[in-house]
Amino acid sequence: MGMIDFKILRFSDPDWNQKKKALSRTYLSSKEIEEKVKTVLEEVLHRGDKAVSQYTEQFDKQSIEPQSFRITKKPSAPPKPVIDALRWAKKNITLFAKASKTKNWSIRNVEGARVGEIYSPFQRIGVYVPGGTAPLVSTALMTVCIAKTAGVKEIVVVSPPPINPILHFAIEYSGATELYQIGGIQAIGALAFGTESIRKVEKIFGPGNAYVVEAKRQVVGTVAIDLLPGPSEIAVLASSGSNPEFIAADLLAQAEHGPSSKILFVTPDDSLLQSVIEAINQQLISLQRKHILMEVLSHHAYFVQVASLDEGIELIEDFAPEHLSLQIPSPKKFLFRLKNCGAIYLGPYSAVAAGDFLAGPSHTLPTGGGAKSFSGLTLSQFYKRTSLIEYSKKALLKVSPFLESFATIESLDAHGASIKIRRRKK
Ligand SMILES: NC(=O)c1ccc[n+]([C@@H]2O[C@H](COP(=O)([O-])OP(=O)(O)OC[C@H]3O[C@@H](n4cnc5c(N)ncnc54)[C@H](O)[C@@H]3O)[C@@H](O)[C@H]2O)c1
Ligand SMILES: [Zn+2]
Repeated sequence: MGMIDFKILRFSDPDWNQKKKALSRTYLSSKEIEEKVKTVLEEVLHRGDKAVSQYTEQFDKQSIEPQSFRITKKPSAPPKPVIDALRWAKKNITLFAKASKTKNWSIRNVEGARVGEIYSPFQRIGVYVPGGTAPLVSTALMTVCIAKTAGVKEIVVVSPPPINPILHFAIEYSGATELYQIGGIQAIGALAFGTESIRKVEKIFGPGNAYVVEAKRQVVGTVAIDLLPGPSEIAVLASSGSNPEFIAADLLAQAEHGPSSKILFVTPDDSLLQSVIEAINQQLISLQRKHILMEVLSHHAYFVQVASLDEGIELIEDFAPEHLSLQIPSPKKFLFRLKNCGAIYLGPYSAVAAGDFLAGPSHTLPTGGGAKSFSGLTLSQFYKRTSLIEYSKKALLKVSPFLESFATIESLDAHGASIKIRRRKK
């Protein structure tokens, strides 16, 4: 193949510090997308179903009447090997979700009052399952199964039309209670504001392209959202002796998600860097999504030779990847320094694809540098938390001088009176 102009950066380059800085990322939406999203959301808010229908025609090239948004027909069962794979994934995802469950708790505070927290699942949530370039059955499992495990009653899934039959099956199999064949900005608008045919939800979950992610960002406040999971990406940090073919394969695997995916390879070993590039050229020949891979490899792929593993770790922390594959001896020793990664894969056999499809943790992860502030999707995000406070007379009396002092300082005499009235009660 050889026509790709790979971006190779080295610590020995004269403008190395500049180049290194360019790999440090900050999430910022584009003006153009921002304005388009705003217009579409306003239309959905004011014109409801009619606007959703119109934009589905415009962006998805599908003519669907509002009464047909909802899919009520039962999906037909896919072949047994597919069901077996879905079942395996569902088991792992559910196991992981259950293990991460936060329990209601309480303690006695200093004066002996009981304080604690209770968690209750959201009643009605929306899940966006992308559908643009591939039927992401794993995304259905990795969001909906967790909502189900949390005990969410109404799990509303939206996905762009036409919905692939196996995806349809996977969405139901995961536990969705309503399914609508709408996608993009208009689907996020419908979930956030509600329309004549779709009741609004309390929180929106799930990944999507740049339009979907920006739409989620703009509806925050009207609804809650999980995080901003955009185009998939990977960083691999490797030292001498690692398998270049495994590394090339993992880089290509995340690159094939879409033309905006990003890949980063970091190593102190120049000959490993060369062999990884060779292996990519080799493996590329037999892969199907060549146009996407070529786009990513030419524009969003960085091959970086660092002076040391330490420098490599700093660089990875600045990049804040969605997935990090650690191909170094004793990778666990380095974990305490890696805080900005959505998910970390340890050692040569932790193929990132295993985590994408079925390992257990949700593959819905922060991208575009978002991992500096956000974490991946977990069970806890399907709950609301309520704090509880319970005083006895004795406990209240103990702190009443302090309470009355606060009331005086903040000039809130009714607050003070509400304590005094209890203090005086015989
Ligand atoms: N980070 C994660 O955890 C994670 C997980 C799975 C998928 N993903 C990412 O999700 C993305 C899925 O993207 P996709 O495009 O395949 O599916 P998508 O469903 O997110 O986007 C398709 C929709 O976008 C809208 N759209 C397309 N072009 C538009 C335009 N020009 N103007 C307005 N709207 C437009 C259409 O309505 C269409 O239905 C990929 O980038 C993938 O990497 C991320
Ligand atoms: Zn992937």
